[in-house]
Amino acid sequence: MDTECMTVTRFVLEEKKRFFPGASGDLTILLNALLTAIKACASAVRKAGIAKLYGLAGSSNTTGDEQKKLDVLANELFINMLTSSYTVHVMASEENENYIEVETAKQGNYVVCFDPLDGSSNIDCLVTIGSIFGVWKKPLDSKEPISCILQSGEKLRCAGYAVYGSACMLVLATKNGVNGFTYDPSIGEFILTSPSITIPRMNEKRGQKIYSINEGYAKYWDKAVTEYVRSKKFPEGKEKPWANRYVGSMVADVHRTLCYGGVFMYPGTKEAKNGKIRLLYESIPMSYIVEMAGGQSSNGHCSVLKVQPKEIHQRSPIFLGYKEEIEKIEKLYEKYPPGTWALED
Ligand SMILES: O=P(O)(O)OC[C@H]1O[C@](O)(COP(=O)(O)O)[C@@H](O)[C@@H]1O
Repeated sequence: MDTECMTVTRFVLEEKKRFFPGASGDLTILLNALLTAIKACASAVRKAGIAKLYGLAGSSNTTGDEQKKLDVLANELFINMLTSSYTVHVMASEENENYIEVETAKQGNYVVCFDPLDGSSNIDCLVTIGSIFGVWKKPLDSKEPISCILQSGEKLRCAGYAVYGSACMLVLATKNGVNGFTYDPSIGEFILTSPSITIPRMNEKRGQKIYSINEGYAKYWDKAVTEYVRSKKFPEGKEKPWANRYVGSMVADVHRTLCYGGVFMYPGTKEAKNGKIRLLYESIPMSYIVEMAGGQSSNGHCSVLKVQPKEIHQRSPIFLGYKEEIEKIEKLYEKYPPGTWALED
């Protein structure tokens, strides 16, 4: 047994002492509330078959997705744990049309946007799924709750995701770095197992050549994405083709990209100009994590962290991974502006 037991709470408390000695400790309390929701989700995912938690809940969310029973359960867990932490002012969830304002008596100074269960289409077939969150501070000058929610990624205080896969891991990013904590259900704690995660460099031994995109939409891609993917499948000269990996759960595809390197892409298409991935509680937190780990994010033109959100559920094209590859994609968008479809009518 590792008696060091660097739990998330201990890690965040030490980080607070080192970097934010004057801080109130509310962020630690908030993260603990998120951890409780994530532990409950991990347990529900593990026993979903036995607990009859597979299948549809019979309702749809704002973006028209049919809600799975686990979507609804995870959403309630996140909202209840965050509300009862007394640290949150307002929150936004993929599963709720509007923002969720905490009752005055329980309000705190933080803002949380989250996707309680990412990769819902993979729940019933036991493929890795996850939860994603971003934490901002309530702007001092903000009057309206919506202005607290619609903040850019550059203002994030921390972001993270939980992977519910062969193991359950929490990956937490702050401006001081990215760390991975594996859940040990026997003691009910997340233990630091991957300190200071950095995305491999492409020319590094552990840097793999992997591109990740749903090629089922190739017919609707623009010229920039078509040319980029073709360059990975049919590289010039002696360069070997890149491997293609796509799980269809963003958390799983991004976690692999963080561990092995490569590029994850969910571009806009002829059918869906801004793609599918939601900016506020999917793209921005994941972009923050990848950039804090030394990778790069882009919407095709700039870092996703620079994009000012306009609506809670707005979608955005997203490209994440090796800096040099993201630069290549942005160059292709200079050559072929968005809307230059590969296959014209
Ligand atoms: O099936 P597609 O179109 O490739 O979409 C897969 C993408 O959709 C998502 O499942 C969207 O997330 P939700 O499951 O939270 O709605 C991502 O996790 C994933 O990257």
